[in-house]
Amino acid sequence: MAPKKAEPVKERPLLGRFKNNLKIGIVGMPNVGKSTLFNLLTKCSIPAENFPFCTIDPNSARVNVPDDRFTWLCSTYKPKSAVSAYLDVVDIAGLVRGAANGEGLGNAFLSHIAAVDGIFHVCRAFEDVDVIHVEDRVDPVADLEIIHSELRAKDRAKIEGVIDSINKLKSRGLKKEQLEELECAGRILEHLNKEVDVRFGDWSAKDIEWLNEYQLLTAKPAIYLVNMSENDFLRKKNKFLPKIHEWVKEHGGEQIIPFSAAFENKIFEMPEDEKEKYCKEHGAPTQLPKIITTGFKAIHLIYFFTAGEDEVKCWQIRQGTKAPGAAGTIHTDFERGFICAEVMKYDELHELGSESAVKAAGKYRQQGKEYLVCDGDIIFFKFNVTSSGKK
Ligand SMILES: Nc1ncnc2c1ncn2[C@@H]1O[C@H](COP(=O)(O)OP(=O)(O)OP(=O)(O)O)[C@@H](O)[C@H]1O
Ligand SMILES: [Mg+2]
Repeated sequence: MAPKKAEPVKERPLLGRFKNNLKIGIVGMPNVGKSTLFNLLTKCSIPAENFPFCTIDPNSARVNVPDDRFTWLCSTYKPKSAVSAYLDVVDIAGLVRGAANGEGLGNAFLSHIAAVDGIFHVCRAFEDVDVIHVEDRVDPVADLEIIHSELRAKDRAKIEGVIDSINKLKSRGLKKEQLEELECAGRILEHLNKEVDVRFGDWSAKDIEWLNEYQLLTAKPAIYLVNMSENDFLRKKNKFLPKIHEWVKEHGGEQIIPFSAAFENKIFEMPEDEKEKYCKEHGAPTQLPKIITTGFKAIHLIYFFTAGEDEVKCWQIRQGTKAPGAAGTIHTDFERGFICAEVMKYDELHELGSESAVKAAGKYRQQGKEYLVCDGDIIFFKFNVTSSGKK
C-alpha cells in the first residue's frame, strides 16, 4: 500500500498580539528596583528626534537593541543614516498583595500590564535596611508567588466575566460560535484554577484565537530579572538565587538574568576606559544588553535589514511574518504591489564580504509571497504600483 501522504504541519499561532510595535513592561513588588532599571535603560534609549511621530510618556522608553550584525553592516556600507532596532519598555508601578481586588491602586497597575506584550519580572534579592520592603522581609520567592497569584486572579475574573456574559444570553439560545467560546473559556478557567499560568497550557490554534482576544496577563511571556547587591553580583553568589531558580523551573522554566541595579548604576557613571577596567577586573560585564536582547526575543520580535549607501536600517516584525507583510512595514505600497523579496543571509554576506560576492556564489535568492522572513535577513523588495493604485 502506498504510504499515506503526510498532512502538512500547520504551525500553531503564537499567543499575543500580531503587531510590530510590541512593548515589554517592568513588573514587580514595590521597591525592588524597577524604576532604577528603567532609568538605566532610558540612558541607553534612542534620542526622540529619530522618532518624530512618537510621543513617549515618562514611563516609557525606546531602547536601542545592541547587535554586532548591525554594527558590521554599518561599517561595511558606511551609510548616511543608520537606524537600529528598538525595544519599547514601560515602567509599571509596584504591585502588592490584593492588587487584583484593587489594593494599592492594583487594578490600574494591572491594566498597565494588560497593555504590554511581555514582562520583565524584577525580583528583589538585595538586603538593605534603608530600602523598605512592603512585606517587611526580603523573600523573592514569596514575592514571586504574590505577583503570580495576583495576575492569575485578575485573569480568572476576566474569564468569569466572559462566561457570565455568554450565560446571560443562554435563554435566547446560543450560536455555535458562542457555545465554542463558552467551552473554551471553561477550560481556561479550569486551567487557572490549577494555579498554572495560561501561557503554559496546551492550547489549540482555535483556543489561541480566543486567548488573543482576551489578552490575559498570564499569557504574556516573562523574564525574571534578579536584582542583587553589587557585592553578590561580583562574587556571583546570592543566597536567594538557588531558590529562585528552583521556583522558576517549577513554573515554566523561563529565562532568569541575575543583575545588580546598584552595580549597573555605578559603572554607568564611570568614564568608558575606567568602566572597562573595572568590569574586566571583576569578570563581571554589564547585563543591560543581555536584558534588552532577551526581552526583544521573548515578545517574539525579529528584524530584517535593508542595507545600502544611503541607509542601513533594522525593520522589526513579529516572528512568523511573510515577505509581503515585512515589505508593508517599509511602505504599504511595497506590500500592495509586492513582486518578490531579494534576500541575502547575514552570515553569508559576512563570510563572503560583499553583495557581489554573494551574487557570484549564487546565494542571492529571490523569494515569493509565502517566504517567512528570518531574523537577520538582508532584503531588497521589488514591487510595482501604478499611479491609479492598481498593480
Ligand atoms: N541592587 C540594589 N542594591 C541596593 N539598592 C538597590 C538596588 N536596586 C535598587 N536599589 C534601591 O532600592 C530603592 C528602590 O528602587 P526603585 O525606586 O527602583 O524601586 P521600584 O521597584 O521602582 O519601586 P516602586 O514600586 O515603588 O516604583 C532605591 O533606593 C534604589 O536605589
Ligand atoms: Mg518605581
